[in-house]
Amino acid sequence: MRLYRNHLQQKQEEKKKQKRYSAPWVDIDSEDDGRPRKTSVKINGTAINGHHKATSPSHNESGRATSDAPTATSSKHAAIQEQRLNLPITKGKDALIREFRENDVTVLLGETGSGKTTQVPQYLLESNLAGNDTIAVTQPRKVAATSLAARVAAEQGVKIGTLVGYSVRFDERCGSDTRIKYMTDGMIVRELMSDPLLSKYSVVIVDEAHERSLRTDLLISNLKVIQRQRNGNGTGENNYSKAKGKEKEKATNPLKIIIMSATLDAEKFAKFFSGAKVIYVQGRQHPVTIYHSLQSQTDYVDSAMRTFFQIHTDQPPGDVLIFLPGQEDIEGLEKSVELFAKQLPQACMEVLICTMYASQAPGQNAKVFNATPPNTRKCILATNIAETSITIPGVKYVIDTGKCKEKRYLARNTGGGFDTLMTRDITKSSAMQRAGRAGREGAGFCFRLYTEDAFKAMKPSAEPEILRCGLASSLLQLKCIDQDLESLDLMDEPDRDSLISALKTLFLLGAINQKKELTPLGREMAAFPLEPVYSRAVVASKELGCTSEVLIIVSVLSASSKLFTDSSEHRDAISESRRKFRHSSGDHLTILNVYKAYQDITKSESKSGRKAWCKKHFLNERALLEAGEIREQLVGTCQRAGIDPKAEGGEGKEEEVIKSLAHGLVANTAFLQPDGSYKQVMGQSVVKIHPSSTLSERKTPTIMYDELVYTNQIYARGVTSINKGFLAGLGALSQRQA
Ligand SMILES: Nc1ncnc2c1ncn2[C@@H]1O[C@H](COP(=O)(O)OP(=O)(O)OP(=O)(O)O)[C@@H](O)[C@H]1O
Repeated sequence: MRLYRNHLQQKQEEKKKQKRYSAPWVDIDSEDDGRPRKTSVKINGTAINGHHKATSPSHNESGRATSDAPTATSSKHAAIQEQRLNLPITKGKDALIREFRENDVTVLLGETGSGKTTQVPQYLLESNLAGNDTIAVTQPRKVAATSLAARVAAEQGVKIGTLVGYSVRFDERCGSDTRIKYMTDGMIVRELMSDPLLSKYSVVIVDEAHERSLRTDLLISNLKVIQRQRNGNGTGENNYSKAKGKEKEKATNPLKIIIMSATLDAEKFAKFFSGAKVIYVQGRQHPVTIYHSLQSQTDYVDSAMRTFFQIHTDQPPGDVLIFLPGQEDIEGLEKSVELFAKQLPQACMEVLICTMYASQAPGQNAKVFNATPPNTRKCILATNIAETSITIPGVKYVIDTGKCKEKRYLARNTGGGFDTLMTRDITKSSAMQRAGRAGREGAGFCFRLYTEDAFKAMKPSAEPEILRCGLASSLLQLKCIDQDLESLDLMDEPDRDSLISALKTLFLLGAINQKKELTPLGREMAAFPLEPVYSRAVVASKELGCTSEVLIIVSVLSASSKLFTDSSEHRDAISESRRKFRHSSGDHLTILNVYKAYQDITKSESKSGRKAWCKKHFLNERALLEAGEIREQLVGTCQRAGIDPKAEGGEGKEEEVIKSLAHGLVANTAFLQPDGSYKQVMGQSVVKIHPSSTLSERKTPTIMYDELVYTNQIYARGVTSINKGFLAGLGALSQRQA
């Protein structure tokens, strides 16, 4: 018995007998004949036909040395160049360069896959529009920044980290000769602290601006002011009037800003930049045929599985990319696909499952870019981290569940406030971006597990992050460059409650004073690429002489994957194996014990031995490896900040480590109530200790925690027992009364 309906076959039959049957999928794109569409570049409503004869990028127009290019052009390199020449944007290259030359700010809209992200920086370089400076291309996500840098380096025929590089949190591959730098928006905002005029960049390209991440909004706001300052057409006072002397002299080179996306509200951006030029790149290299389901699908995971196997058994080779809201759904679907794939007839191709989500180690996410083995179909299960910018070679089919997880900050009545992560329907913009991941190397197909009416009813785009996320970390960074969220010229003003909550957190940490001014402690904290609560802990560990231990703990907590693996099937075994690492005070020192045990193992065991040890103890080795790398970086920051990273409390000094952490987590504390629940010291919420905590079965009078998570109720995660007297000394109790 078939487990799934043959949608594609039914659709073809329906085409033949149009009025007699209703197709399960509705085709909204009539160009499903596999022929490429015509291309033209439309500038302010006028279509400009491409007369450009593209040249090989290794021979640049500026005559700059291209010693990085390979001496003998390999066939792979030639194929890449051929591919470049066929991109829709190529025909408009000359027109685009002209527009970039003439305009300080350009808003560039072009269909997904038209070539914006990979080609525009190269055009700027080749036409010498960047002078001797660097071109920054910002991305909202790490995986996009690293994979795009790799692609463009390959197109230029150079090694990554030379002419083309990237910079993401805890990882950088750039050199003094880097001219095209793909970076996360967070990294460039951080650079404002050391270089308020971003003087080493002559062009900043803000890509995927439609996502309106908090950092993108902060960057855009800053770019507007910086440009006025650098291009000399500004009037009146601005935040950069304080950039004096050498800094100002250094930054005499003018700045060009390019805002790019396939799906943004161009008018809003153009208006923000006082009438910036808007350019449309029309055309898509390959068509994507879109199908909507006829009925709404309540169980989207099951529907995704059925659609996958339908494609797998009926359709020509080509990898499948499935968009799901989060890690849990990904793991659930992974198991189902694995199970059913085993039952397929032998004649079927193999199924290779790859997963992609933010909390998975970068190396693991990068595996999706590996070539698909022969006679195999890759089934890629991803969250929206694969939604924009990236090209996953081999993907021909996209399955879109129409769901995503959205972070939302609850500031009201919650003391320090907390982030919630809820599953919700995606927006039209996301749906279009998701479909755009197919059809990048050839004709593609997108199966939407929602009806056409549901698509039409979707909101055009997501609410900007500045209106729904915690602001403490960004606010601290802004304070370091004499800026404030309240006085910045922003595209959208942040929510008042979130702003107050962020100010309260920073005040409590000692990062700002009562006049909301940055304190020396705040400046010290901002040097660390960490959440303020953890940078405060590191700074506190200096006095308490236990920086080594604190660095380990905050590194593990800052890693993108979880240290402890969880599985309801093996709950007893997990609990048993973790017993030996458990520290009576709670989760933070338990983490330290695990890390130290792993360090001991690495001295005696081979790679496979270490892997087996982690498996036996239900630990995620990727998290430990990543934490090791983060720790290395933090050691460097400590040395620059005059903090001895090796200072070790050692045995009997565990209390000092807890105290250091409590300096940071002071707002994340709660008292035991008679009914066994906990009441926040700084807010009104009643919370429970998360079942994964080592303290879940013990009632301790006062706790501090890393975060609150909201599922069916509010849980405190990453919990440690803390002395109430010490808490009072930190001022948390007086704050409660204030
Ligand atoms: N890593 C890669 N491997 C193979 N082809 C690639 C790769 N990266 C890009 N390409 C090719 O270059 C084309 C253009 O990619 P690019 O990212 O520049 O488009 P874009 O217009 O920025 O798309 P989007 O709006 O989706 O980010 C892709 O459609 C694909 O054909």
